[in-house]
Amino acid sequence: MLEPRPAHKRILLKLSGEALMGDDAFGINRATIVRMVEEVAEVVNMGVEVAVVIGGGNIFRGVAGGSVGMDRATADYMGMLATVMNALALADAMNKQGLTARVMSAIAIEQVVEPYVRPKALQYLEEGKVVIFAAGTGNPFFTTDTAAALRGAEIGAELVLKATKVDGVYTADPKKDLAATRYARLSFDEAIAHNLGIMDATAFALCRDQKLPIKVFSIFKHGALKRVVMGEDEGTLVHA
Ligand SMILES: Nc1ncnc2c1ncn2[C@@H]1O[C@H](COP(=O)(O)OP(=O)(O)OP(=O)(O)O)[C@@H](O)[C@H]1O
Ligand SMILES: O=c1ccn([C@@H]2O[C@H](COP(=O)(O)O)[C@@H](O)[C@H]2O)c(=O)[nH]1
Repeated sequence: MLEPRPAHKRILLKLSGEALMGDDAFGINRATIVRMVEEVAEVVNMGVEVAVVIGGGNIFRGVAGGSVGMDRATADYMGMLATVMNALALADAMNKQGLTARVMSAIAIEQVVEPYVRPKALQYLEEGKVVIFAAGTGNPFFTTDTAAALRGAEIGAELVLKATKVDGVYTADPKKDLAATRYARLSFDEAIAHNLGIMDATAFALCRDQKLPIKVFSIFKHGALKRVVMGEDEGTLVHA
């Protein structure tokens, strides 16, 4: 009997920075990052080309710095540097798991990681390496969700996968509103019109314009990433 094949050849996986904390209050929980990497390895080993954007919420968010009186742009650069730390930890865990990972940064820190160069990223993906895009878009006032939409469009990903702490998009934040219900699917226009806080409107708008669908699912649910990649019913689809 023929093995079922993945529904997607190339994907952009947005991994939650905050989820990296696991049960800790801050930083990177080793067991959590190892578990995440095991899930990623499963789909890479199926032949899927995987690019990753990692968030920084487990370390620093610019909006938090801004709220206590810091210059917002400076705080955002700190947030971008936080994503570089996460990217390094993720690449290390991936390499230990037998994958070959390359970190590419949107801001120049060449002694630490190589700069983002699109043709090079495409080459790595074709070679079966995992490319981790660090430092978001490289610009303050954006988020790593927007970086995921941007890089996803640039590399010709078929789908952006937002792997986060909740299992899909809800009518309201399910952590604040227990009566919120989960969408199986919704359009970008609906997500923007209802101001759904799961992703920022810039990311939704970019994906809508590029006709790049997004799947939102839980990073904590074992096997969920593989099910999304296989085209099975999992999480919420946001579409054009
Ligand atoms: N309508 C909604 N549906 C689902 N989750 C929502 C909604 N509105 C707000 N949220 C919240 O959005 C959170 C996920 O987005 P957020 O950008 O905070 O995290 P992340 O992308 O997982 O983390 P990081 O920024 O660290 O990478 C969820 O944990 C949830 O509480
Ligand atoms: O393009 C970008 C991406 C991120 N930032 C800053 O980094 C932090 C962490 O990213 P999250 O998406 O919140 O995980 C973010 O709060 C911004 O401060 C940025 O400035 N530009």
